[in-house]
Amino acid sequence: MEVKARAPGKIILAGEHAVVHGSTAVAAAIDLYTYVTLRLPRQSAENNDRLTLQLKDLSLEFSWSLARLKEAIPCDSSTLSPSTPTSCSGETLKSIAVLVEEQNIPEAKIWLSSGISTFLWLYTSIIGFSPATVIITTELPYGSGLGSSAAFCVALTAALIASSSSDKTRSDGWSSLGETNLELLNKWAFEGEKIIHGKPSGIDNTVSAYGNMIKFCSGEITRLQSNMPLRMLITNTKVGRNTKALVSGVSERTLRHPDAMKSVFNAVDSISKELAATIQSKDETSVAEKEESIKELMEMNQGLLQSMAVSHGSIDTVIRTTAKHKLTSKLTGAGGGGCVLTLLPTSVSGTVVDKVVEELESSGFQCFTASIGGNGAQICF
Ligand SMILES: Nc1ncnc2c1ncn2[C@@H]1O[C@H](COP(=O)(O)OP(=O)(O)O)[C@@H](O)[C@H]1O
Ligand SMILES: C[C@@](O)(CCOP(=O)(O)O)CC(=O)O
Ligand SMILES: [Mg+2]
Repeated sequence: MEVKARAPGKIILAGEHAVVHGSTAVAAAIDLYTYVTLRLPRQSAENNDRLTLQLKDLSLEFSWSLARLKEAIPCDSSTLSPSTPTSCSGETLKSIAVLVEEQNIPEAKIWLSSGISTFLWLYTSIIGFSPATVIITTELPYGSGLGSSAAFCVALTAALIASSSSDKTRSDGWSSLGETNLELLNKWAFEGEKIIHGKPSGIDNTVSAYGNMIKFCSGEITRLQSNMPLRMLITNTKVGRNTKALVSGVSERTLRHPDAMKSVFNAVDSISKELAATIQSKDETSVAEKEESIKELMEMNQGLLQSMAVSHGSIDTVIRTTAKHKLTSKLTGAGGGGCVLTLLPTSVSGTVVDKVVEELESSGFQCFTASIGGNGAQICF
């Protein structure tokens, strides 16, 4: 039996980091996906006593015997409950870390460890100790603010849930999951994100699972209907960073300066709410005026992200380069490098965009555009 699943990455238009502390944020799915193929062998097949994970883009393969997994991961089959997502305890995470270490991940790819731990946790929690080969490919850059961690958790969980569903009607193309399964999938993916992010807000897994554009605050989701064209240039600074470390840096600053940071988070909350209202507004305001307003909100949000100490010299370079052409940019995701968004107003000419891209790419950055607000998680049998 084979099932495929895919889940999109995202951009955060406003509110990253502050959303971890209860502020509102606005995010949208983008048309870059992580794909998971789950192959369950027949009982009689060879190799039906192993769990294998192939990361195709990186040409890496990890494999565990089921006996080794059962021995290391504390699990009582009577407590296996795929329909009630639970957190991975510190003790279980330690046992899983040993299983990951045994795979001797190349030093240059050691950042994958948390992803592989998450894989083992989600797999064994949702379908137990069954043999399988899981093949993963992605169109998203790893660790650059476009939510590769959430897309990975969502796509993997979608494939695992679909494989245990009773309805496996063969379909020609991608199909969405039903509401109940989406909710379950989102909860499991959040548990996975906890292993990678430490303290996630849940916005990344939610937008990856449901797609579209959403306003998100403390787990509450509002689907946004955009009433204006919204085009963003995405620039990957290629400066590597780790979301978990950046999120914990902001928490530490909050502990040191609780009152000041509360004001910062409140300001971000207002910015995200105003941004959501502007995007949705059906009043007489012209597109140019709305774009001007979004520009200012992005500028203010970037300033507040600076005050959380999550910007970076490479991000400043992108901001300065685009500002020369009267374009506004802000970091997206955890910052510290990673990706930057530049608003492309409808009035901006193709020649200006080409010039900006050329200048950014000559600084060693990589630019691309993506379609915003599309599909969430989908499966295919
Ligand atoms: N396709 C994948 N396969 C395995 N692990 C992945 C994959 N995508 C993401 N990850 C995990 O997520 C981490 C990156 O997540 P994070 O630091 O949150 O950045 P982002 O979510 O912005 O890409 C990687 O270091 C890896 O552990
Ligand atoms: C910084 C944060 O707001 C977004 C992180 O996104 P990413 O992992 O950098 O794509 C963290 C979170 O909301 O969990
Ligand atoms: Mg992430």
